[in-house]
Amino acid sequence: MTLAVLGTGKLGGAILRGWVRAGLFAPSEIALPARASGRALAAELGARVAGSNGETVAGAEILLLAVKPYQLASVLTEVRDQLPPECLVLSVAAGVSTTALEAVLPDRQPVLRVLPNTPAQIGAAASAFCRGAAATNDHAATVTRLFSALGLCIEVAESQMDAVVGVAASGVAFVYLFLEALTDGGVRMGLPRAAARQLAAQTLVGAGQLALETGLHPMELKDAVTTPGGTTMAGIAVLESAAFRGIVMEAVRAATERSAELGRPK
Ligand SMILES: NC(=O)C1=CN([C@@H]2O[C@H](COP(=O)(O)OP(=O)(O)OC[C@H]3O[C@@H](n4cnc5c(N)ncnc54)[C@H](O)[C@@H]3O)[C@@H](O)[C@H]2O)C=CC1
Ligand SMILES: O=C(O)[C@@H]1CCC=N1
Repeated sequence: MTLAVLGTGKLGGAILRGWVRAGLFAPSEIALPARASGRALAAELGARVAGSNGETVAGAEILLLAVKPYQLASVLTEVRDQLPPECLVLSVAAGVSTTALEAVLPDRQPVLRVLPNTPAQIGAAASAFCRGAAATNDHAATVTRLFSALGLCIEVAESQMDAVVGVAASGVAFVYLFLEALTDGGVRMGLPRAAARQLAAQTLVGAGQLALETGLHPMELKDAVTTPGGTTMAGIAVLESAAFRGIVMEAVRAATERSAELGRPK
């Protein structure tokens, strides 16, 4: 499959590195635009620098759009005449609906939205996608195959995509704040920084993996480490006195609402 990528920044780069690493696209099948970030990624991966955005999408079977939400309409307008009618358009922009994308594309262009997160580059993303009006089951199967190679990939209703941003796409940054805090807590209590960081990161990975693999409710997993009168409950009482869960839920709400805002016309 030939792939064109417009938007070769943090997320576009993470996805592309993940796909090349998983062997889904040979570097020779990937066309990137001749802008600084495109050239740098092409040099790193051995991909082709195509030239203008229009030249980049010409002949593509899949177009990955990873520019900022406010840039999407103008980039699509710029390339719509060179875009092959069968090309599957995948947008990862937060907030921008399939209807808004379809409005600037030729009729019946297959469009899907996907929201991955940056662990895509090591095959550990949490992604969700939804379909536009002309997307078929085959298109959905292609997206599932591409993004399952980068980690977990599920389909959701388009109305739920902003919440996916809150939980997973932005959520990954919330987890990094927690990781930093857990690490600093360890350093504060006398652990060397490198040891504290390794222990904290593996604790997050292990906790998530255990929840996924057992399917147990987080409270059951929490109860299994909570000895009556013990250490864990001493710490949980501190977190709860600062409404830890409430504040995390508010962060998810803020990110979800911001995603919806980004998609609204100015
Ligand atoms: N960073 C993340 O973790 C996530 C980002 N997203 C979405 O992914 C998209 C990209 O976000 P980031 O990678 O963080 O941004 P970024 O700023 O790192 O990348 C944007 C890229 O677009 C390129 N670009 C700008 N104007 C262009 C044009 N006219 N033609 C071609 N390329 C152009 C820039 O050179 C840059 O490389 C956004 O729409 C964001 O909502 C979605 C989920 C997670
Ligand atoms: O912060 C942002 O707007 C982008 C979208 C989701 C993650 N990063």
